[in-house]
Amino acid sequence: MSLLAVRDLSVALGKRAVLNGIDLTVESGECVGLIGPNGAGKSTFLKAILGQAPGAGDIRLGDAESRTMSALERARIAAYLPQEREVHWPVSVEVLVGLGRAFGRSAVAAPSAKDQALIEAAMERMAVTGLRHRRATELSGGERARVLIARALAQDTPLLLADEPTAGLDPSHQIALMATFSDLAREGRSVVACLHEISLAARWCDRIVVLNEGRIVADGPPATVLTDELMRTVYGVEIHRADSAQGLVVLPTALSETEGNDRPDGA
Ligand SMILES: Nc1ncnc2c1ncn2[C@@H]1O[C@H](COP(=O)(O)OP(=O)(O)OP(=O)(O)O)[C@@H](O)[C@H]1O
Repeated sequence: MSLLAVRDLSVALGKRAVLNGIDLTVESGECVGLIGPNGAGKSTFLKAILGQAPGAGDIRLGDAESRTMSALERARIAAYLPQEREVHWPVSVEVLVGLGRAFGRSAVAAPSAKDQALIEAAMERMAVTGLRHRRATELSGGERARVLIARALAQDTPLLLADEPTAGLDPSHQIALMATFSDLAREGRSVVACLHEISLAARWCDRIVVLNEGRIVADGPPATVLTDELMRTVYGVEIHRADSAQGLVVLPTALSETEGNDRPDGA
């Protein structure tokens, strides 16, 4: 059974049609890179899956329609890393990561032994164990990002929806995170991650889904999807593409002569 099955999803925000006729099925064991230019609709798509954006169409999470599920039912299937990385409460890192286990239990109850083991494993995976007693409001941007990813991992769900999880991470933590996603997929879980780092998506994802102007314009293995032509038409960039011992290398190198979306030079 697929973990996520989206059929003919359309979302309008205000008068703006943001997503149009999206069909996407994600099976267990897939690490999916959701890519596309700024404003393509990636974040809106993740929010719609979680019932946080209004829309028409079917969204099945596990074996139920997402919009009829309670927040607790959804939280058992999908963990979510939002794009915003703000932390407002000066709680310790350990307590913040522990909130990933707080669904369905009293806020004042101590974590069970199983919860504590999952919290420790998530902190270990994100290399934030040494920060456990620090206040979450007093971390660097990259440290805070890793703590919030650890909170999502502690939720221990079959599906992880992560919005720009690599933003703000240094190269070693970016690679470690993508390797973790790849491991999660090998364990039979699924990850859908919005990514702007095309090189990371090419190297670590089994599948790339490209959103452009609210529509899926490509879906498949990185080597098939990340072509010169796609990168030119969707992003308006030229790429260096090569096969290496570590896998596919795709590096944006220059703006194209032809038009892409919303070119930074306004052309
Ligand atoms: N609350 C809102 N009301 C109206 N339009 C919105 C709202 N939120 C987002 N949008 C618009 O919806 C479109 C898609 O936004 P979204 O945040 O999903 O894009 P994205 O692909 O995640 O972009 P980015 O890569 O910049 O994060 C954009 O044009 C954005 O301006």
